[in-house]
Amino acid sequence: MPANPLLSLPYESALVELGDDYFDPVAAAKFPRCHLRFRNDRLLQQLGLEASQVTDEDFIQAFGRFEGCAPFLALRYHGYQFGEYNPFLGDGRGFLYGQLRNPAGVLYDLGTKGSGTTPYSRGGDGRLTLKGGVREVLAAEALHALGVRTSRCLSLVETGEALWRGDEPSPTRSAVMVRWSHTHIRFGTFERLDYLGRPDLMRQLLDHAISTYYPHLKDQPAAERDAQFFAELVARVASLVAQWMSAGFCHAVLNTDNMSIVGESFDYGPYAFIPEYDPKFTAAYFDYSGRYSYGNQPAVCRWNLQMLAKVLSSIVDRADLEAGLAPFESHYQTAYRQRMLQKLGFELLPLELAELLLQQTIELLSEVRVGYHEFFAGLAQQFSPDWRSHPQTILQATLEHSDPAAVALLKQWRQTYQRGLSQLPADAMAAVGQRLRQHNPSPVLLRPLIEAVWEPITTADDWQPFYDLIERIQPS
Ligand SMILES: Nc1ncnc2c1ncn2[C@@H]1O[C@H](COP(=O)(O)OP(=O)(O)OP(=O)(O)O)[C@@H](O)[C@H]1O
Ligand SMILES: [Mg+2]
Repeated sequence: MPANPLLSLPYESALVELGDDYFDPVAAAKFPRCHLRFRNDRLLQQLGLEASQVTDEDFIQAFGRFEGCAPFLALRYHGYQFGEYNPFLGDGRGFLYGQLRNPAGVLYDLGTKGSGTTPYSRGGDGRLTLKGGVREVLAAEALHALGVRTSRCLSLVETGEALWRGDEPSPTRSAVMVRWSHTHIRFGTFERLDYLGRPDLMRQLLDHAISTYYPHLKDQPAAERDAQFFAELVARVASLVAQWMSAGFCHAVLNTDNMSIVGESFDYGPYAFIPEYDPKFTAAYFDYSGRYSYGNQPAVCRWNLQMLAKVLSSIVDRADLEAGLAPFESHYQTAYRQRMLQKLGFELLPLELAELLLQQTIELLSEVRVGYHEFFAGLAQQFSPDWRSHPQTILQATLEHSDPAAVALLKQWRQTYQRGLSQLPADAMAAVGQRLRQHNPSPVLLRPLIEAVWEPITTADDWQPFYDLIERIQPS
C-alpha cells in the first residue's frame, strides 16, 4: 500500500523546541466509527499536495484514527471570558496535531477540535458535535471567500458517538475536525504566563512569536522589535475587525482565548451573519449583556488588546505598548471605510465624499427594511452604467415599497452615490460593476441557509446540499 501522504509531510515541532512549559502531550480518543464528511482539497495545495494523491482513507487514518504522528500537544492557555478571567482553560477538546511549512516557507499549524479529553477538559466530553463541525467548515469557507483573514478546516470526520448538548436536539452526532491556521498561540497563552509570574517564559514565547510570525522584525534592536510587534498586531486586529464588520459577521465569542497573536479569525461557534444592519445584534443565546454584539466587536477587540498589553508590560516598555494601541481606532476606521467603499463598488473616493457616503449608507441601512446583504446584492445585481447620469434609477427595485421617511433617505443617498460615480470616468463603470460583484459574493451564509443544509443531513443523511453550498460559496 502506498504511504499516506498526509503522514509523510515534513512536520516540524517549532513549539516543542520551546520546552514543555507550554503544553501537555496527549493522545487522541478512539472513535467507534470514522466517516469522512469533508476534505478541503483546496487547502491540500498549501501543503504541497495534489488532491488526487490523497485518498479518503488517508484522511481517515491521519485525521480520524490519528495513526502516525504523535505525541499531540494540548496547549496551555487562560483567557478573559465575557470579561471574567478564567485560569482553568487550555485545549480541552483539541490539540496541536503538527506544524508544517508550505512551499513558500510559511509555518502553519494543524490543530484539532473534538479529538478527546485532555487535562483541560474540566469535566467536558472533549467532543465536537457534527453540526458544530459543519457550521465551522461553512463559516471559515464563507469568510475566506469574503477576503477575511481566517483559519480553515482541512477535514471533518464523523465519529459515531452520541453527544448531549443543551443547545442542540440531543442525542446529537459527533465529529472531529482538523483546522489549518497560521498559529494557535492566543492572547490567553501570554495571559497564563503572567498569571503564573513567569516573565522568562513570556520572553521566550514572545521571541518565538516574533521570529516565526513577524520575521521581518527579527533583526531590529530588542526594544523596537517588541514595540513594533505589538503595533503591528494592533493594526492586524483592527483590520480583521473591519473585515468582519463589513462582511456583516458577528463572531459571538470574542474571549481573549479566541484571539490569535497573528490577528487571524478562528473558533466559529455560535457566530452569525447579520440579517439586518443592527449594532445590537447578538449571535450567542448566552450573551445576555450583548458584550459580543455585532456593533461592539471593535471595542471588545480593543479591550482584548489592552488586556494583552497589560500582561506584556512585564517584559515590554509600557509607553511603547500604549503608543502601539493608540492608533487602533484610526486603523479600524480606515480599514472599515476601505472595505465598505469596495462593497459599494469604489476603490478610492475623496475622503470627505467617502465618509459622507459611508455615513449615509449606514443611516439608510438602519432605517429601511432591507437586509444588510440584500442591499449590497441588489446593488451588485441592479448596477447599470446609466446610474452615473440618472441617479433616480439607482436601486429602484430594492427600495420601491419603502415608507416616505426611507424614500427621503434613499433620495439623499442616491445623490451621494451618484456623486461618487461621477468622480470616475464613464469608461470606469464596468470596473464598478465588477467590484460590486467581487465584494458582494452570494450566497450569504445566513442562518436559515445553514439550517437548510443541516436539515437533510440530520433527517436523511443527505450531504449533497452541504457540498453544493460550499461549491457556491467558494467556486473553484
Ligand atoms: N466539550 C468540551 N469538552 C471539553 N472542553 C471543552 C468542550 N467545549 C469547550 N471546551 C473548552 O472550553 C474552553 C472554551 O471553549 P471554546 O468553545 O472557546 O473553544 P473551542 O471551541 O473548544 O476551541 P477553539 O478555541 O480551538 O476553537 C476551551 O478551553 C475548550 O477547550
Ligand atoms: Mg475557543
